[in-house]
Order: sequence, then C-alpha cells, then structure tokens
Amino acid sequence: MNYDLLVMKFGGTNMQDSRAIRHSASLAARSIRVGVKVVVVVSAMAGVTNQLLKLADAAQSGDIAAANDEIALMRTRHFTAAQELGAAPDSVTVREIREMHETLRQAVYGVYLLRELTPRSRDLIVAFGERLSAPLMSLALEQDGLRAHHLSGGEAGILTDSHFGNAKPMPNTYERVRDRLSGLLAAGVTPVVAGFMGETEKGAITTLGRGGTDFSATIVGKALGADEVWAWKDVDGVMSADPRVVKDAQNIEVLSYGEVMELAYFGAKVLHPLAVTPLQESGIPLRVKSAADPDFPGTLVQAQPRDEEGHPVKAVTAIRNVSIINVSGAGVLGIPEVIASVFDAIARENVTLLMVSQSSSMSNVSLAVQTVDAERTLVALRAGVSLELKVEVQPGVAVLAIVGSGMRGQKGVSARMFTALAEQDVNVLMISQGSSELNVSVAVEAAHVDAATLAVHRAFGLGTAATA
Ligand SMILES: Nc1ncnc2c1ncn2[C@@H]1O[C@H](COP(=O)(O)OP(=O)(O)O)[C@@H](O)[C@H]1O
Ligand SMILES: N[C@@H](CC(=O)OP(=O)(O)O)C(=O)O
Repeated sequence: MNYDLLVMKFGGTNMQDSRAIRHSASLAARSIRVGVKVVVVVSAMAGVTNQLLKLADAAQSGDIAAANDEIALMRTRHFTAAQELGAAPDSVTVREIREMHETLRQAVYGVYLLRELTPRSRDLIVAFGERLSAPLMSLALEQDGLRAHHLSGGEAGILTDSHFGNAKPMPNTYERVRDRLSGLLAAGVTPVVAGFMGETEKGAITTLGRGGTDFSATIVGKALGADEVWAWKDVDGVMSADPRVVKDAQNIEVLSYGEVMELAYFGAKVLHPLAVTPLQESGIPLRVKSAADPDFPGTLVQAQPRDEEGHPVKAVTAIRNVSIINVSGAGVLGIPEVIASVFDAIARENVTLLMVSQSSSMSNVSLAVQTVDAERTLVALRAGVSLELKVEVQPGVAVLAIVGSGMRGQKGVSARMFTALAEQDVNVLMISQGSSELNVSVAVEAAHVDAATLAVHRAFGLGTAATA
C-alpha cells in the first residue's frame, strides 16, 4: 500500500538503549526514504517511568539522598545513550538533557521540602521520562541523515483536562496538533513527539495513564488524518494471550476497535485501553508491529471484526492484583436508595469497577476492583452506606476474560470456559458477561490465574500447538 502519512509509536523496549533507538529510527527512516511523511511518538526508556515514580515517592517520604541517587543513575543512562548516538559533550542534545535533569532535580527537591506529592507534581516528574527520550530519537534520525524536531506533548498541541494521572484530550486538541505539526511535515522535518503527556489550558503537565504513549500516537493520528498508526512492539502483534504466560500464544491478524478495547481493559498490557478511541470515528486503522520483524504484518486493528467459523474466542487475558469487595445485608440491599448509595460512594472515589454482580436474593453485591483501589473503596463504602450493611474485602484475586466478537449469539462458549476451569480445579468467585457479548469474565484466586489462562487458551484451540 502507498502511504502518504504514518504515525509511528515506539515503546519503552524500543527506546531502551542507543542500539534500540538507532534501530527504531531506522524503522521510521525506511518509510521516510520512500516519500512517506512520518510523525514519531516515543515512550520513556524502559524502566524510567517506574524509576521516576519511585524517586518521587522517596522524596515525599524524606529520603532525598535516595531520590538523587536515582536521578544520577538516570542521567548517566541518558548521557550514555546520547554519546553512543554520536552527540558531542557540548552538543545541543547533551545540554538539553543536562538542563532537563536539573529541572527534574529541582522539582523533586520541592516535593522533598513539602513532603507532599500531589497528582499534579507526580505528573510533572513522571513526564520527564518521555521528555528525555524524545531528543535521543531526534538525534538518531539526524544521524540517519534526516531532519527531525522534538516536541513535548504540550508543544505538539496535546491539550488535556486536569485529571492528573489519567488525563483525557480536550476536543480542540486535534486542531492544535494539526496546526503545530503540519508546518514541520510540509518542510520535510520529522516531528518527534514525547508520548504519554499533554498539558492543561494553563500549561500544567498531565499524563494520559500508564501505557499512554499508544494514546498519544492515536491522538496525533486522528489530528493529522494519518493513513495508519503503527505501534512498534517487542511482540509480533496482539497475541491470543500474554506470550510471557502462554508460550504458544499466536498473533491475531485482525481485531476490531471494540475487541482491542476489551482486551486492553481486561489486562492485555500490549495497548492502552483508550488508544483506539480517537480512531473510531474516522476509521483510521492501527497496526501493532514487531520491531524485530518489520516485514511481518502484525495485527491490524480496524472498525470491522474478522470472525472465523468455529472460533468464537480470539484471546484470553487476565488482570492480576484484584480484590473483591462484598457488600451484604439481608433485606436492605433490595431498596433502590441503598444500592444507589453503594455506587455513589464508588463514583465519588473515581474507582474503576472491573466486575459487578448482585445475588438474586438481593442480600449481596460483589465488586471487583484493582487491589490498589481496594482500601479507599472500602473506606468510602463504610462512610457512605447504611450502617446495616456489612462491607468486607477479599484480596488475592485475578480476573480472567475471554474476548472475541464471534461469541455473539453463540451457545456453549461460557460452558467451554467453565469446563476448562473445572478440569483445572479452579474455583470461580464471580462471573460477568457484557451485553455486547464481546467478553465473558470470571474472578478466580490469583494463585490459579496462570494455570487457568493456559487451560482456557487450550480449550478454545488458540495456541500454535492446537492448530499445528
Ligand atoms: N495479548 C497480548 N499480546 C501481546 N502482548 C501482550 C499481550 N498481553 C500482554 N502482553 C505484553 O505486552 C508487552 C508489550 O507491551 P508494552 O511493553 O507496553 O509495549 P511497549 O512498551 O513496547 O509499547 C509484551 O511484551 C507482552 O508481554
Ligand atoms: N512510559 C509510560 C508510557 C508508555 O506508554 O510506556 P510504554 O510504551 O513503554 O508502555 C509508561 O510506562 O506507562
């Protein structure tokens, strides 16, 4: 296919050191050399986001020495990469990286002085990962003989709400991105955008949620009306299960936007859950591609699903670190106001509910939430609902989901899943099926999640072993 404009996203693994960055730049250069305009969107070097979160926590708890040690390690890593990519010690890139580390150090010192880490200051600190890797990608493209210019998310026009840590693009983002990037592209310059981040109307830095660089790339893709958005990964594409858990997981050739959203929501770390949302209206395809095997087609994500007769399920995914919160109280829960107070309390805390189920006797409601959210959900419920209700938490749970549009109207799919789980002696704690019939999810004990994933993957004939 002849492309005019592509957006290419490179994740942490593809930015992890100078060798990976050089290779990623060469993948963009392959297309640019044949006349395709490319916008590159980059993540932080692998591990840097976690390091930034850790050092911010250290500063907040008063351990500024530990925070500074981490900053020093990060600085060495970025300088080494710049040097290996050919930057001279007095070059603009090295100076820029030095200045950014200095600003980071000051921001972290502020957190230490105040012993306060707000979602706003955490975003400012954590976005340095992407701001620091963008100049490295520009450098690599320039070393490849191309013209490049790097920009922060805000400079690229990504304007968000002030939901720090999980910000969403504002409607006028798309126009702004077009304004900021079209001129560069027309002048033959490749824009390199720092992913994962945007800024509010007032210029405060925000982040789009973990894994948010995929989302940045699709925002840019929509803004520019790109032919496709390519997310380069360290896997072949979106697979039938996490390849770290299921060795014979297979690449899925085509998925619909809806299927990919379900997969990401239910734990497939390969894409950000909202990544496809900017593409839905325009129908721009997203391709997940292997950086190690660039000619392999990977996974095409588009509006229409592609279903194969006899294969209703396309993938199995799992969310680990889940807790179930049980709300019980015979008689009281049947009263609509009481149920409303349960959901009101949760909505106020902005907690994502992974699963909800209510017993038909109306004596019990079970809610599955991420374990990180369990404590505040519990506190909110105990404070916000009738004293007659008992609220208890059960940690150590995982949610397993099967996804595929071919399940719609098919009988026996859940039965197959439950048989596979029963044969593995896995106890099912909760069950839920969305009315869209794109997924069936179950809560199981966390200790059984890998065995359960393998068994369900096998039961639906998803592995290479099954198709060989
Ligand atoms: N269904 C799946 N298909 C592909 N990869 C998956 C799936 N589930 C989990 N993963 C994991 O997601 C990783 C890729 O996502 P991520 O590391 O965020 O990519 P990147 O940082 O390169 O953008 C893979 O290494 C793989 O272990
Ligand atoms: N660096 C951010 C954003 C991101 O998208 O990273 P990656 O593409 O490496 O998953 C994170 O770790 O969440």
